[in-house]
Amino acid sequence: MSQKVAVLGTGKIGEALLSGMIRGGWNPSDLLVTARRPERAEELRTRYGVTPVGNPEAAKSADTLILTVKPQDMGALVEELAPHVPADRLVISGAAGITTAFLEERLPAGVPVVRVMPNTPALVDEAMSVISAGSHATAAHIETAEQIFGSVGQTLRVPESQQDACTALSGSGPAYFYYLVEAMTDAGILLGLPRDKAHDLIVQSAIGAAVMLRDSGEHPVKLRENVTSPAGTTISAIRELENHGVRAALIAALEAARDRSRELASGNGN
Ligand SMILES: NC(=O)C1=CN([C@@H]2O[C@H](COP(=O)(O)OP(=O)(O)OC[C@H]3O[C@@H](n4cnc5c(N)ncnc54)[C@H](O)[C@@H]3O)[C@@H](O)[C@H]2O)C=CC1
Ligand SMILES: O=C(O)[C@@H]1CCC=N1
Repeated sequence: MSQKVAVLGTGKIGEALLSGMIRGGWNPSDLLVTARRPERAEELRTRYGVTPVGNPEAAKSADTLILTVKPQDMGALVEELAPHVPADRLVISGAAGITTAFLEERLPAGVPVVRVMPNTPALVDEAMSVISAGSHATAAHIETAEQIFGSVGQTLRVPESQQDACTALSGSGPAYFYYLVEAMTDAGILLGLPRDKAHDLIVQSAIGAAVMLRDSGEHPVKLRENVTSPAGTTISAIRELENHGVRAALIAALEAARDRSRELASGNGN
């Protein structure tokens, strides 16, 4: 019998995962979704051929439950689910900050929980998903999570103590690159280029740099040095980046994201 998977709270990240699972060969008839608004549920049914259900029904009939609500909504969702979750259900949380202990305390005793931090490039099968086992999760449960999230990109197992740091790096990571592209496009405007051309130049440079980072086997420092000609243009830009403390700003930014993930662990967002 095929395994049924339910995505509960199918918003941006839930839909990115769902669409990737279908591209990766999952049968839509094995996929259940839950949403707060009926119009959203219908939209998902029309778009993907998946079956919208209520949260309790998802808990009863799917083998694996993937919770993709906001951390602040996790307490209410788990309270609604708990009476309906049999002990052999695998529960996967994709929420920032929420610990496996938070879920284990609220679910029936012994329910296996796996914590995953994906990212939005799941939409183009280039996600980075970081996976940690809760105290009742076995190797088979981790493999199930890897199979699901592996259909939308790369996966990496880490100890749960590293999840908040990984959330800061890869969970939020795409946003930092979009922010850089936005800022560099503004620089292109300042330098007199039309916005669309500036955008295209920066995006293709980002793609080229990303592929070289992934495929060249070279350290990023070496790749940067290769661009930085003596007395040339690049070093003039690098000096300004250093003068403006961009490296320190990035370190502080990711530390703030890590700290916010820790704060979200309470599930109330305060
Ligand atoms: N957006 C991102 O890049 C990433 C988000 N995440 C995590 O994914 C989770 C969701 O984030 P987004 O998709 O950005 O938010 P979102 O707001 O787009 O999606 C959450 C969805 O859950 C629904 N929802 C809330 N309570 C519900 C309930 N009781 N029953 C059914 N549906 C319910 C909401 O209506 C909404 O559609 C968060 O916990 C976040 O930390 C993780 C990695 C990346
Ligand atoms: O901003 C957030 O809280 C979520 C978690 C990682 C990416 N987006």
